[in-house]
Amino acid sequence: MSLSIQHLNKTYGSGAQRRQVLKDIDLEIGDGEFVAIVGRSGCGKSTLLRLLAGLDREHEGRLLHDGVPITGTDLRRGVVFQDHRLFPWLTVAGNVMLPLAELPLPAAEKHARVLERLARLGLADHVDAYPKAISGGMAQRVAIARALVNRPPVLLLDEPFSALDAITRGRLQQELLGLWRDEGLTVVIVTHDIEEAVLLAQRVVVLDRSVRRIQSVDLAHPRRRGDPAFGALHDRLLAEFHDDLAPTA
Ligand SMILES: Nc1ncnc2c1ncn2[C@@H]1O[C@H](COP(=O)(O)OP(=O)(O)OP(=O)(O)O)[C@@H](O)[C@H]1O
Repeated sequence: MSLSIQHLNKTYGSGAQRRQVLKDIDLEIGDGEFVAIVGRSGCGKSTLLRLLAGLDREHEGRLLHDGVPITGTDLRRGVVFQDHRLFPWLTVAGNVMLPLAELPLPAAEKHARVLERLARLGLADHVDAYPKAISGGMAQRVAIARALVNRPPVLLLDEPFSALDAITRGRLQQELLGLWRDEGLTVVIVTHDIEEAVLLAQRVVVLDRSVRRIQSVDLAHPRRRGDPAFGALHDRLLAEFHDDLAPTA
């Protein structure tokens, strides 16, 4: 297994403010798998992703990457957020170079890796641009290039495309699929968009504090929204959300 989540519980706050956000989560994610996590706002999606990334270390239960406990961030897990989080004072290349800063590699090798990643993401002509001079879609490409510059086996994404227009989002979704396929990545994407989840993932996990449903998506790529099988899966998952609106005991 690439990522293993065992009996995971997560609470925020203490005393009267104590609030359980994740409850008894068990999930195994295989090498090279593409998993989407969906759920209504506030159901704990981002919390789960931050724990997998090692950005938050306070939890009960076990979180393993290749059998080793996750105790902090790691260059073997690239992370992309909804906002690109680029440093405005660094160029595109400078931003993508950052994760390599501490690595004992010759400068020429680092530079070559950065250029290769930027070329892969269609940014070869924007290497020396500053973030304010590029579009939101390009900035998100840079964020993906940065997350993948060290060739991590795992890519974690939290609503990476939700701030983009529909056309740009569609392009980046296809590029993500291409990267997953070509590089054998294990991908975990958090999204509130069921259509995006069905379009991309092999398994869709519906989260509602605990795992409510795990839906396999056995449709070949390229998937088409107009395909009846696509629509049926989409509607089945959507029904879980409607149930979420009902008061829980
Ligand atoms: N640092 C924090 N301290 C206290 N509560 C928090 C913290 N971070 C998140 N929460 C709360 O935990 C719950 C889950 O938050 P989380 O961001 O994981 O949900 P989400 O499913 O990603 O939501 P959204 O889709 O709106 O981003 C929410 O009620 C949120 O207010």
